[in-house]
Amino acid sequence: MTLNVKKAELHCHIEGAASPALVKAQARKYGADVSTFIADDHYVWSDFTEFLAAYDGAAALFRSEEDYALLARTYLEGIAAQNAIYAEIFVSPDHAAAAGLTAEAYLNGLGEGIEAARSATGIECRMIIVGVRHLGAEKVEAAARLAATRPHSLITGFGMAGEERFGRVADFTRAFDIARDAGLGITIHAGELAGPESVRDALDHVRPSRIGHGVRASEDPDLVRRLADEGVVLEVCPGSNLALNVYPDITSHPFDALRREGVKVTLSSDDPPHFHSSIGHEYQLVADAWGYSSAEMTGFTKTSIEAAFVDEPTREILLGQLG
Ligand SMILES: Nc1ncnc2[nH]cnc12
Ligand SMILES: [Zn+2]
Repeated sequence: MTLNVKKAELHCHIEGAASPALVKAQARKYGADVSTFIADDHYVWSDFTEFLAAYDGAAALFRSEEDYALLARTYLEGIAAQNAIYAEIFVSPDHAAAAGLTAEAYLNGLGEGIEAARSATGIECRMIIVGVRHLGAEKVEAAARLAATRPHSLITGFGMAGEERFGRVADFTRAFDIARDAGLGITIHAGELAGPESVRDALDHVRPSRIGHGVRASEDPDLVRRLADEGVVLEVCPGSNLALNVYPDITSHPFDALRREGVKVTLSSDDPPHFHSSIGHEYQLVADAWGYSSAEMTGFTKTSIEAAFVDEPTREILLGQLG
């Protein structure tokens, strides 16, 4: 049982954390129809493109500061009950804008939810602004410029999500330069659906300290060695990878092989209700597959906290909670 293991996740898209029940409640509030992407109490999609459409459909139903406060609070209190002590959420001002919400209202709402969850449970959370790759380099650069102004005190990182097979990483270098120059932590989705060349491009053009997923780097031994040598941390989301059919089952998943090669691996849920994942589920999944001890499981949490985009005093407090 891994319930007692203290946990942390570095990779969860806040719009992707909205449960079908919550989205249905939002749909009732705004008189909207969700039948194209929710049936009964589950999301309906059959490939990555349809998943992104379901994600966008859910996001469109969060339209006010209070909607986002409720979403952040619900997600964080849920994972605190699984013994999570820290989380980073990907926040997407482009999704807020598409729902008619200013970046200020969006981030303030999320910030209120984060503070409420912290008061109720003690969980710490920081926000990573993401640009959406398939919206193009100009939009991603605009997201980076916004992030660089530090529009909220809990914004500590910048990243890029969306369709990895769109464009070339080199097209987005300037966005990441802007964010890095502003002192933000850098992460990028790569090696989720696209192969090792996508991870290599990300390392060469973006110089991230962390990579979202990165699991397909496992197909290239030289690249695995490079990740280990450079200490790049992978935000591994095994349940997401299984749901999207990147691997047929957990025993085929490279999490343990990467760990044995010396790559720093961490565990996250990605978009929990879409992938039937959660931080608690991910810890249990890998523990069942590879028989890790509690100390090894706590080691994954330690790696997450060491790689977190958080101030040093808070990092020390979090590390102290691991005992
Ligand atoms: N798993 C994922 N990959 C890329 N972009 C995303 N946006 C939300 N979830 C995502
Ligand atoms: Zn992701």
